Amino acid sequence: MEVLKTNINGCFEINPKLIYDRRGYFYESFNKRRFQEQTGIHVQFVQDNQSFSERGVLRGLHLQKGIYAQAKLVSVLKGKVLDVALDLRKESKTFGEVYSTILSEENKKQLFVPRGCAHGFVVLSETALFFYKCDNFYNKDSEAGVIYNDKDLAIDWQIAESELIISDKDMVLPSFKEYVSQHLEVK
Ligand SMILES: Cc1cn([C@H]2C[C@H](O)[C@@H](COP(=O)(O)OP(=O)(O)O[C@H]3O[C@H](C)C(=O)[C@H](O)[C@H]3O)O2)c(=O)[nH]c1=O
Repeated sequence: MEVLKTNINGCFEINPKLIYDRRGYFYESFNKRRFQEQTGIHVQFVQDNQSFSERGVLRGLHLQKGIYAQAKLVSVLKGKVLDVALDLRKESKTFGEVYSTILSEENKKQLFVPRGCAHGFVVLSETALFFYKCDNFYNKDSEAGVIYNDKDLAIDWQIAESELIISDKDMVLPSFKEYVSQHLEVK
């Protein structure tokens, strides 16, 4: 597999190696030893998630905080999404950096999102089946996030605002600045 660094420390794009034969193809979608060799990260995934969404559905930007912080290895089994990571680690040299990339059934690309980063995606195909591995369990009380259309981040979601389908919960997420003052500044 090919591992590419991004502008966010510890966030990697992964291009798995497909093995073709006359029947089709095979690839190891995750190999702990190879992942650690090529990223230097020892990860212990404990939960797999899948979500199915129609075009225009935007989920995020979410993270879990504190002891329930999650690193994620995200991928698309069917369809195409624009996937986004945001570094919310106050001590990180890449704090506030945004990385976005297309994940699709065709490109098989994966994104490793480290703990402390918010994550989200918008569906660009008719539908998308999203699959991701997490290294910590879901903990509803630890959930937090930043609103998708934060003015300072100015993320280009590559889709018309009129097409977006967003949960009520995500529509009231704080701005980046509000997140910082609510969660990262010493009171
Ligand atoms: C995340 C999660 C949710 N749920 C339940 C809670 C709700 O009853 C239902 C939908 O949850 P939610 O609206 O938070 O789902 P998403 O909007 O897809 O959330 C995810 O969206 C972005 C893209 C992420 O990276 C996170 O993993 C996650 O926050 O599933 C669970 O039972 N376990 C879980 O791990």
